[in-house]
Formats: sequence, structure tokens, C-alpha cells
Amino acid sequence: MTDTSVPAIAAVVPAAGIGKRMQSAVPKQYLKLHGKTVLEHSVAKLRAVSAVNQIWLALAADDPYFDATELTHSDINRVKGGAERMHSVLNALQFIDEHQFPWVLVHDAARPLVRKADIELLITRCLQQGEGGILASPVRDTMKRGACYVAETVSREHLWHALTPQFFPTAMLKAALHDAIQAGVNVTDEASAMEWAGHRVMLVEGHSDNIKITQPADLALAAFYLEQVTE
Ligand SMILES: Nc1ccn([C@@H]2O[C@H](COP(=O)(O)OP(=O)(O)OP(=O)(O)O)[C@@H](O)[C@H]2O)c(=O)n1
Ligand SMILES: C[C@](O)(CO)[C@H](O)COP(=O)(O)O
Repeated sequence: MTDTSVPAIAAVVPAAGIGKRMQSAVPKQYLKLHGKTVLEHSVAKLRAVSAVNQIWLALAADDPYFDATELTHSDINRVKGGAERMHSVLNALQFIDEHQFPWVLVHDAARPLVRKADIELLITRCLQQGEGGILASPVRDTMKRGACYVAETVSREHLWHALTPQFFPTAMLKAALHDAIQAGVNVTDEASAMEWAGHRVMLVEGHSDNIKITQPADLALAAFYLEQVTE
């Protein structure tokens, strides 16, 4: 991205999870994909975006794996993660100076396949509009709600998978996340806190291969995608 009018951007990478659903010996962000950890892939994607000037990693307080990565050098800031993803993100936001970094990008460590072009599209669209937004991919399947039997078919019209990064004005996100957590809202992404606070959230279509590594089968899928995607 060469547009000098783009403000300096800080990035937050929530990477303090234990990856229960992955059922792996190590937390999924430290599993290897083509020789590098999932976390290293995800951070590399953020580093490839020239407007990203500062990166904050939220890591588990007892994380014994990070020091073995290639990420230990100076330009990576580390902060203690929290009990849930929303706490980890808020912990990191507290260290970001909103005057120096008026906008912040939040990207899951578990999403190593995000494309640089998609990140730049999100940033461009949000800065043009002056409003925060998220990468998202339209739902393609017929959607059902139910436990053992179908209770209802949910219209897939205007239905999206929320992805990351999610990109918001720093001060606005800090306040919304803090207040939503205080109010006991179940915040599973930054957008839900912003929506709760009454802000509009733009949907920016991104590639559906920007998967979140969550269950065991996702690692092989990610490895396959990694061979296909160049950017
Ligand atoms: N307390 C937490 C929980 C999650 N995350 C991060 O948030 C991202 C998305 O969360 P998820 O996929 O749910 O990761 P885990 O919580 O590790 O997975 P699980 O729910 O299977 O334990 C991951 O990069 C994870 O490391 C975090 O920073 N702090
Ligand atoms: C932020 C996110 O990746 C958007 O889809 C998702 O909400 C993370 O959920 P998780 O349960 O913390 O994996």
C-alpha cells in the first residue's frame, strides 16, 4: 500500500488461547504450517501491510512456546492475554496510544491465510468511509438452526461469516469493548461490541479461504490453501 494518506495503524493479534477444539498437544497458534507456526504466518501477513506500524501480541501469561518462534525481535510488543478473546484484545488495546494510532486492526492468530490484498481492501474501504468494518464472506450453504432436528431454516440472504481482521477507530473500539464487557455482553468479535455500542460496522467481502484454524481437520486444509494462495 503506497498511499501516504493512510494513518499509522496498530495491530492486535489475540494469541492467548489454548485451542481446546483443536485437540492438539500445543496451542494451535504454535502448530506448524509449511515449517512456520500458525502465529508466524499470521503476523507475517500483518507485517506485509506497510501501514501497519505496530503489532501487539496477546499471549498467555505462561506461554512457553513464543520464545522458540522467529517473533522474539524488538518490533513485536507482547501483552498478557485474558480469560477470553475479548479480554485479550482489550488488554492489548490499553497499551495503544489512540493519538499515535487512531485506527487499530485486530486479527486472530488462528487465521494465517488472510490475504494482504484483503487486509488492504478493508483498510482502504474503512478509511474512505470513515467507519470501522470487518472482512466477511457470504454464506453459501442453506443454513439450519436446531440441536438434533432442524428447528428452522435461516435465510442466507445477507448472511455472512465474520472473519478477521476487523478494523476500527482505536478510541471507539476501546470504549465499546470495555463497556460491553462490563455489561456482560458475550463479545466474540470486535464488531459485536461496536454494534452493541450503536456503531455501524461495514462488511467488506474477503476470501473464504481466510479460515480460522479451529478443529483438527483445519490444519491440513490450511496447508492445502497455503500451497494455492500466492499473496
Ligand atoms: N483467552 C483467549 C482466547 C482466544 N484467544 C485467541 O483468539 C483467537 C480466536 O479464538 P479461538 O479460535 O476460539 O481460539 P481458542 O480459544 O484457542 O480455541 P478454543 O475455543 O478451541 O479453545 C485465537 O487466535 C486465540 O489464540 C485469545 O487471545 N485469548
Ligand atoms: C473473531 C472471529 O474469528 C470472527 O469470526 C470469531 O468470533 C472468533 O471466535 P472464537 O470462538 O474466539 O474462535
